[in-house]
Amino acid sequence: MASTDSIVSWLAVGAFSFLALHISLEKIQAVFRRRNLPPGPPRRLLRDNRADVPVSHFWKTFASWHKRYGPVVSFYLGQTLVIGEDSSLKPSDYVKFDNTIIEVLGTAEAAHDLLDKRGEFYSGRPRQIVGHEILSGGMRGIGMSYGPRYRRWKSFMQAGLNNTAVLKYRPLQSLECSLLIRDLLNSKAPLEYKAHIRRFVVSVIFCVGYGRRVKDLSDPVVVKNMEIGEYFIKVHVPGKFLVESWPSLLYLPRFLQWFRWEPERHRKLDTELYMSLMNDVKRQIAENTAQPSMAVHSLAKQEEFGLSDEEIAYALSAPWAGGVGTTVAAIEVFLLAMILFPAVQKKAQAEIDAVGRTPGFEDYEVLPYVQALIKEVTRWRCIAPTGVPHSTSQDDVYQGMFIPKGATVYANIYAMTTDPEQFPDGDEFRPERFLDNPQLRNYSIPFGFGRRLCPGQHVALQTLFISIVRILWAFEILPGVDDKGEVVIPSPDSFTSGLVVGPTPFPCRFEPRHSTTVEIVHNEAEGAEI
Ligand code: HEM
Repeated sequence: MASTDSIVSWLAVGAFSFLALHISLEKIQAVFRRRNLPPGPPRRLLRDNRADVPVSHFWKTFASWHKRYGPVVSFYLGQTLVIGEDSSLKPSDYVKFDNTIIEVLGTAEAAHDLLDKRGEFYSGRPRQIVGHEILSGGMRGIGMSYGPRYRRWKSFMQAGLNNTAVLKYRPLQSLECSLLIRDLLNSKAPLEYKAHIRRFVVSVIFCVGYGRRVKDLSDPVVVKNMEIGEYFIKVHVPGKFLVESWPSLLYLPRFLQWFRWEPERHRKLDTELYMSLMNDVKRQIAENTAQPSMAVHSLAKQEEFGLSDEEIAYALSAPWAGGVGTTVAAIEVFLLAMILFPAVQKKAQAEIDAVGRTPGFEDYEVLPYVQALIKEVTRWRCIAPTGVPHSTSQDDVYQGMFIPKGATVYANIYAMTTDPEQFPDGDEFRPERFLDNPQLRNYSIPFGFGRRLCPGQHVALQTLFISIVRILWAFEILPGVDDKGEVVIPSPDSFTSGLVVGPTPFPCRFEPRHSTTVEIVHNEAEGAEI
């Protein structure tokens, strides 16, 4: 009996030693591998690189690191994302420090090599406990880690937003655009155009999601969605919630998890809104009055997608979350560029005038300069300068550099779209660069990479095309005046900061180009009224 005991003890000691050796070997290996991390700003003793990363416009700092250290740089930061959504936040406001490694990819080549070609393990998202798991019940695709649930969500998005599916949204986009042009024509105040552009985009996005047009921004559904968006941004402020730094707080009894209380209240309201919007469409389908939309399509194929009612309701909110701020910002970049580069404006207008009537989607093929101009809008001042960060699900080695599992990976879209080798004189707004270079035919850098590539890019490009072509057809886009009546030439570099950025407000004037414009615009708007 004694000898059996000692055998068991020896076995236990053996197993323990083996485990300890194994763990420490892994640790030692990890330390050695980490020595091969991509280069980056030196890490201070026992501290991360937080102080090296400015709170706003940090992609410009990343770009300066690329010049110094190369196309892939790495640095240390807490687990919490630093995305500068709240520009009042100072580095000292962050509470987190746990050595998360951030990789930044500064060339399109590195991004294609890793995010596209090795997408199988570069397609996760950094963990967001409050914003994704608690507030969204894990149901917003943009925050999902890469796995079966994400793939189901993505097939759903692609089915409603692929390049053929989006063709059915064109008639509504065109009608909405007629109203936009009428509203711009009637604008009185120098900044009024901003609200008209937003209403137009919101209505298009609601048509895509639910087949429902929006007459004005005071529509309660719009107001509620805006509130949801504002709260979503609020909970993603780095360092706001201790649980992001100390996930073990999730082991507390649920009623003691104070950080859940407010987001869970919001989640209940969000779910109610999303479900009611989806149920409206169900009713319209039953009454045979539903317009083409992602909702109609998805409800018809619910089983095929394998999504519950609640999952569909949340998925249908994705176009709003991903599509409104981005598209509005891109149209405003277009206006800014037209004010600052009037020769480009004239050249595009000459091409459009050759159509001989109000231009529409059917003229796309005969407007190559306008097509190039739209690409240049998305390049000249990209509106998602760091995209949405990815994360890795396994260790990797790239050109001798070690990229560990769990690293957060930013594609520095700003650095890529201003890369002087690919885009000489990047500050010049020059659509010709896309006409002259066949290699840029499939240019899609501003929409991200790999398996997380923006699913809304086709609908965004359609919205940009119809609005840009009609604005150029109807108006001379001119700088506006300030309160004293003096002309304001806007700065090409004054932009907001955040995950999505846009020009800071600048006054803009819309002068009808032809004597007939006013009448045509009013007639077309009359036929497009809701
Ligand atoms: C000019 C307009 C737009 C730009 C520049 C843009 C850009 C981007 C970028 C850079 C990403 C991150 C991709 C990545 O992780 O690599 C993204 C993701 C996303 N976008 Fe867009 N976007 C635009 C418009 C839209 C529109 C109109 C919609 C919806 C109709 C949309 C829906 C989404 C969604 C749902 C995601 C998350 C995808 C995922 O996590 O897999 N976007 N977008």
